[in-house]
Amino acid sequence: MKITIIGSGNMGGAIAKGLSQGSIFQASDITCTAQTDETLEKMRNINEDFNLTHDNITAVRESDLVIIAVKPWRVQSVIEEIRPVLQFDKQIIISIAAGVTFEQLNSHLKKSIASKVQVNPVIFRVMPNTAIEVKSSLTFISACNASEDQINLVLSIFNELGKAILIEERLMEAGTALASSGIAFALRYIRAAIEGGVELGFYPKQAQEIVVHTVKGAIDLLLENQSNPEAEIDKVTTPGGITIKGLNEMELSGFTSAVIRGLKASR
Ligand SMILES: NC(=O)C1=CN([C@@H]2O[C@H](COP(=O)(O)OP(=O)(O)OC[C@H]3O[C@@H](n4cnc5c(N)ncnc54)[C@H](OP(=O)(O)O)[C@@H]3O)[C@@H](O)[C@H]2O)C=CC1
Ligand SMILES: O=C(O)[C@@H]1CCC=N1
Repeated sequence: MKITIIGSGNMGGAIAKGLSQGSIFQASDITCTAQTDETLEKMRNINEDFNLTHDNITAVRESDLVIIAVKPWRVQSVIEEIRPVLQFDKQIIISIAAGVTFEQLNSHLKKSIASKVQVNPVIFRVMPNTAIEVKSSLTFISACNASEDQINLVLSIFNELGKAILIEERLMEAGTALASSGIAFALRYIRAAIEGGVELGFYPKQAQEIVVHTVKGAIDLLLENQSNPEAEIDKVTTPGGITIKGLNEMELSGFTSAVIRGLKASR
């Protein structure tokens, strides 16, 4: 099975790297495209067996799966470029572009190709986060015109890069805010805690080590105990103790409300 990734930037490059280390594709099954030589050189340094080209059309021609991983405003022009060689009856088209809907993808794909309009393209919207670079992405997947086997294939591809969850398209924007932008939100908490740690007397490097391991401990508790955050918080908050004082002060400054407002603004 061959796969082409159009756009080998942060996300496309990380997907190619992760897949080359997995069980479904060899590096030689993966073709990566980009605009610049620098980006293709970066990919060559990751794995010299990748097929690397600036030519999207040739790259798409021989592929079973095509991942479109360019910025959202470039999706239409890329589709217009590759449309003449796409084979809707054989190929799976995957877009990772945030906010680009199935309706828009279908309209770009089907535009002015009368003979192909008979066959509906199999399209997936896939929404990873940057932790895909370390194979720890929470990735949402929505399917359009796909069979169960095709859905299982795409799920298994992205399960090699973390955890993939199938959702209805109507939840894609919410999922993007919660999990893709969510990486930035989690990191902003970590940064804030590090700054607080420095104010409390730790050197920045030490504060970062402490905060990162503390957050990892919180996550391990939730994952291993399969528990609810509030149940784990209850174990920390001694009545009349220091933790509840800290939590209440954070809430007075609008912590929970700030997170919810941020998530809603990100949709
Ligand atoms: N960053 C994130 O956290 C997330 C991003 N996404 C989505 O992923 C997509 C890519 O984002 P990201 O990886 O961050 O962006 P980048 O800018 O890092 O990567 C885009 C890549 O596209 C390449 N490119 C641009 N035009 C073309 C073209 N015509 N043909 C071939 N390649 C081209 C660029 O090449 P060159 O480097 O040579 O200029 C670049 O490598 C976006 O649509 C975004 O919405 C989804 C979830 C999370
Ligand atoms: O900020 C953005 O628009 C992209 C999509 C989700 C993460 N980054």
